[in-house]
Amino acid sequence: MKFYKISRELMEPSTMLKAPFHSIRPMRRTVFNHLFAVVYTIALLFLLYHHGFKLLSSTTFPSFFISISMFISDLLLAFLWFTAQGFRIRPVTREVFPENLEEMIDKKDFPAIDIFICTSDPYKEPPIDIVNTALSVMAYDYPTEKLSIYVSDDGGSELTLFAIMEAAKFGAHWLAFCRENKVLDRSPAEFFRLQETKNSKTEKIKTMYEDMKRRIENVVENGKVAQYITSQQEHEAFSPWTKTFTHRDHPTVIQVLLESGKDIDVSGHSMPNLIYVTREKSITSPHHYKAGALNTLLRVSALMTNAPIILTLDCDMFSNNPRTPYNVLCYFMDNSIRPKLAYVQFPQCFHGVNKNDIYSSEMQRGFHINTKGMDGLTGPHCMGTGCFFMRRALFGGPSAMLQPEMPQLSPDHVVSSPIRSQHILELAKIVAGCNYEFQTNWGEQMGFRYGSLVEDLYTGYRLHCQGWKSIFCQPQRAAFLGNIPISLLEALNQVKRWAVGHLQFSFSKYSPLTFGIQAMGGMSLDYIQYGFLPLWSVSITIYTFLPQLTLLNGIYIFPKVTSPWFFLYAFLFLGAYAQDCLEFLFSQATLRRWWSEQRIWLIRGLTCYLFGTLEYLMQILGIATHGFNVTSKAVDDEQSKRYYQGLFEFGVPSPIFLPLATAAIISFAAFLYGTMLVLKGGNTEDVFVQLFIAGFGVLNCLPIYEAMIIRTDKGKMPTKTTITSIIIASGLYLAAFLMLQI
Ligand SMILES: O=c1ccn([C@@H]2O[C@H](COP(=O)(O)OP(=O)(O)O[C@H]3O[C@H](CO)[C@@H](O)[C@H](O)[C@H]3O)[C@@H](O)[C@H]2O)c(=O)[nH]1
Ligand SMILES: [Mn+2]
Repeated sequence: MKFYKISRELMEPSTMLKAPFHSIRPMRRTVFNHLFAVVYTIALLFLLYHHGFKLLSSTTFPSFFISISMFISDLLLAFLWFTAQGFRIRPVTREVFPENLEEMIDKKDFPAIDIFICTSDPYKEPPIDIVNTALSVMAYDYPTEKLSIYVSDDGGSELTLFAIMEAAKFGAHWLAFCRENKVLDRSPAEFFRLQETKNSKTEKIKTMYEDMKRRIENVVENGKVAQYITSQQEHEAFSPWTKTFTHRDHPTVIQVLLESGKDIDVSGHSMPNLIYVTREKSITSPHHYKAGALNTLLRVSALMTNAPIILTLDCDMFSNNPRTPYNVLCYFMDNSIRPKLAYVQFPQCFHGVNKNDIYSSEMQRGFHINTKGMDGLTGPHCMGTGCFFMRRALFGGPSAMLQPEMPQLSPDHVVSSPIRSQHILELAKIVAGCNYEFQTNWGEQMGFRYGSLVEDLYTGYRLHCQGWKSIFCQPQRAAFLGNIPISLLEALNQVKRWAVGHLQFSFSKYSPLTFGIQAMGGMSLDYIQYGFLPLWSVSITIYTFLPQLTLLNGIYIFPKVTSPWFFLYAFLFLGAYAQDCLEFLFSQATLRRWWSEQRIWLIRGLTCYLFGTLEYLMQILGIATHGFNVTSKAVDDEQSKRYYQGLFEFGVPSPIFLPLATAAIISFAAFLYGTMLVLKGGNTEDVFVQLFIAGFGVLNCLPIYEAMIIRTDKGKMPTKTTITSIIIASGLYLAAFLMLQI
C-alpha cells in the first residue's frame, strides 16, 4: 500500500494548455525534512526506551508517579510530533496566471458565482462590517450578471436587514465609482482608511459612506429601524418583525434587495443579485449553527441562481482584491483537474494585527505553513471563509452524485425563472424551514456536515475522504482580510470552541484515526494532528508543573548535564524548536512573531485546550451542552489602544486565566529557588534541566507578571484572579510536598 497518495493531476501544471493557468513547485526543504524526521524518530525511540527503563526501575509511589507522568507527557508529544510530519511530506507552492486565462477564455463563458456571507449577531458582529464585506464582493471585477450575494442572518435581526438595504442603495454609487476609478480596495471602509488622493468625487462618495455608516450605527444603538423607514415597500420588508419575533424563534424572511438585469447602478451598469435570508428558527429544532446556515443558503441559492461555484465568507472578511475570482478560475477552468476539485481555499489573513502578533492571530502555522504541506497531498483543509467550492462537491463523491430530495436543488438544475418570482420565493421559504432537513441527507452526506463546531475542517475532511481534492491559493496580495479578537479572553474562547469541535470530529464515527486512514492514507496524519490538538494540554500542563514542583521539593527528575541522556533531551527540544522557528522565518514571519506563536501555544495548552477538553467530556457525560459562541468583532477603543501597545488584555476575571496565573507563580518560585541552589554552590548538574524549564516558563510569562504586578490599566490581571492563583499555587506546592514525602 502506498503510504500517502499524491494526486498526479493536482501536482502537474496544466501541461495540456499552451499557456498554463497555474503551476506548482515542491519546496526545496523537503529532503532535509525527511532526513531530519528519520533522525528525530530514532531519538524519540531512545527517549521512550529511557522512560520505559525508568518506569520499571521505580520503586516508590512518588518516583512511579513522576516517571509515568513524564512518560505519558513525552509519549503524547511524540505522537503529535509524528502526526505533524504529515505536513512535511510534500509541501508545495503554487502560482496562477490569470492573464493566460483571460486570453484563452471568453468572459461570457465564465461560470456564475454565488457568494454566501454569514452573520449571526448584530452586536458582536457590527452590521457596518457586513456592509463592507458585501460591497467588497458585489464590486468584484467580474461580470455582474454572474454574481449573486446571499447574506445569511442567523441573528434574525431587522438591524442587519436594514444595513443590507443600505448597502444595496450605496452600492449603486460605490460599484460605479470603483469601476470608473479602477479602485483596488473595494471595501469602502478600507478604501477610505488608505485613501491618499483627495478630489471632489472621492469626497462626495466618502460623505455618502459616512452618512450610511451613521444611519446603520444609529439603528444598532437604538435597537430599532423605525426612524429611517419611509416607503411602503420598506415597511413591508420589516413587517415580519412582530412582537413574537425573537432571534431564536421566528419565521423565514427572504428579501431580494437587488436583482441583476433589473437594478442598475448610477452609471447604468447592471448590479449583482443581493438577497437577504434569515432562516426559520424554533427553540425546539436544532439549527446546526453556521453549517446549518450555509446549507439553507445552498438550497435557497439553488432555487434562485444555482451557480456552479460558491464562495463562503464570514461577515468580517472583506475582499482585498477584486480580481480574486480570476485566480480561482485558473483552477476551476482547467479541465484536467476540475472533475475532482472540490474547493480552492485562500489563507485567512487579517488586518489590524499588532507588531508582534501577541495572540498569534495570524495563525502562521495553521493557515500558511501546514496548509502548503497539505496542498502537496490531497489539499488544504477548509477554513470556512475565503473558500470557493464547486457546488457539485457538496452533493456526493466525484464519481457518484447524490441527488437531493427536490430536483430543483440539484447542481444540474437550470434556473429559468427570475429570482423575484412568487413561486421561487414560496419554495425558498419552504427549503429554509427549520424542519425541512428532517429525514434528508443534509448535514450527513450532503452539504456542509453537522456534528462538529469546526464545521469547516470537518466538511473539508469529509470531502477529502470521498475522494475530492482541494487547492491552496496564496497570491502575494491577500485575497481577503478579516478581523481578529483583541482581548486574550476572546482569543482563548475562540480556540476553546475549536478544541471542542476538534474533539467532536476526532471521536466521531468518521475519526481520522480510523475512517480517515482507510480513506486517504497518510494525508489523514494531518487531520489527526488537528483533531487531537487539545492533547497538547496534557503534556504542556505536566511540563509546566511537575519539573517546577519537584525542583521546589529538591527532587531531580531529569538526567544530569553530564549524562548522555541529557544530550538526547537537548537535541529533542532544540531540534523541534529550531525546525519550527526556521519554518516560520521561511514563511516570512519575524522572530518575535514566532516567539509569540510558541508562547500562545503554551498558553493554549494550559487554558483553552484544557477547558475545551473538559467541556467536551461534560458534553459526553450529558452534564452540559454548549453552542457556537460567536467571536466578538466589536472594538472597544481603550482595549484596542492597549492591544497596539502590545499589552495582554486580561481585565475581567475568568476561570480560564487561573491555570495561566498559577503556572506563572510556580515557574517563578521554582526559578528563584533553583537559582538560589546554584548560587549556593548546589549541584548544578542535577538542577540544570529543571531550572532551565522553569526559566523558560518565566521568560514566557513576562507579560503575565507585568499584568499581575506592574500594570494599573483596565486590562491588567484582575486582583481576584491573582489572589486565587496564589492560593492554588500554594495548595499545589503543599500537595506536592506531602505526596513526595511518602
Ligand atoms: O450559529 C451560528 C454561529 C456562527 N455563524 C457565523 O459563523 C462565522 C464564524 O464565526 P466566528 O465567531 O467568527 O468564528 P471564528 O472562530 O472566527 O471562525 C473560524 O472558525 C469557524 C468554525 O468554528 C469557521 O466557521 C469560520 O469560518 C472560521 O473563520 C461568523 O460569520 C458567524 O456569524 C453563523 O452563521 N451561525
Ligand atoms: Mn471569525
